Amino acid sequence: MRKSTQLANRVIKTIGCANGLGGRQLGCENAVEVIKKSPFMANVAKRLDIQWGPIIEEVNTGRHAKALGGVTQTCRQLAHHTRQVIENKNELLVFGGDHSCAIGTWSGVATAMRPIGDIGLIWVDAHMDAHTPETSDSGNIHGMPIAHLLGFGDKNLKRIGDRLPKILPHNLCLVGIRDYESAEQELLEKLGVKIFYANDVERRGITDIMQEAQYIVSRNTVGFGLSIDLDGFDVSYAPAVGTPAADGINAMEFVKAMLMIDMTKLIATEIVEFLPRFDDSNKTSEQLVANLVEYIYKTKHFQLDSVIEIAQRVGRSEEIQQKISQSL
Ligand SMILES: NC(=[NH2+])NCCC[C@H](N)C(=O)O
Repeated sequence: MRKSTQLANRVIKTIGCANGLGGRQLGCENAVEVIKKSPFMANVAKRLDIQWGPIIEEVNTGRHAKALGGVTQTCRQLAHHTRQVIENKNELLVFGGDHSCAIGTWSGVATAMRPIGDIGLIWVDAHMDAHTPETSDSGNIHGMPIAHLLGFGDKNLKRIGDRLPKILPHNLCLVGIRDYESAEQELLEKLGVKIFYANDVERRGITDIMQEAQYIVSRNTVGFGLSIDLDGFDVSYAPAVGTPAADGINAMEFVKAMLMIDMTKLIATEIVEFLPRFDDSNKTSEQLVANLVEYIYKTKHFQLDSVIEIAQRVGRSEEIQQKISQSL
């Protein structure tokens, strides 16, 4: 068999995290079962090789600040599974859950990649999610994953997998930000994290912003992750979220932008904060989840196959394929 055909056939290992106790409103814990049964996802699965793995059930120790213990245990389990998928050199796709699951997802990915190098992360969101338990007014852990991934906040939550920060500030980019508190902004600015606010997106267009973000998260890393909070998008494309914010990213422009950015170093994707009971009668948000998966992975696979094909023509395919499999 030609190696290009082998590479074209990529399995996407999918993990669900049925968590919602870190959110402002309950309901994100139902997202995974809705996505798993979704006819829109079934359609996508005809064109992409999506294989469902475990669904992690959350540990309940209470809501708001009291959720901390439970979220830590849930994230530990999730990190165990995401780490395994990456160590087995598979594509990884995670469906949350509220955004606190990101601590689990990226702790697992970062520790799996640690022997090779640092990972980058593009965080698409209306919010900065950069509180620590000390600075948060709401106590909701879905407002805290970025701080913990950077090595701040609760000592157990920031030390899942290993004791090191999971993402370094210069390898992180936030995109679409428009609703935040000053303590979060101060922390991120002090650390030098690149923030693309919603008005930057408005001014420059999402393609330009995503291209720069991809460059930033790739230049000092072995690859990057994509964490997509549905509330990053305008509510007309993603009504089913628990913490909506006006004037979000145009989702159609975003999926088109996917075609224009270099996805060959994408290590894993996470889609979170889908709250099914708030979806409209057309299931607009559910459709968006399916569209995101399709555009992201078709683009990535197409780009990888193109690289292989060109390399074969110029007689360097062995070397290039080796590089690609190392980076996966
Ligand atoms: N992942 C989210 N939806 N985060 C919203 C956070 C909202 C607010 N900043 C808080 O900390 O409570």
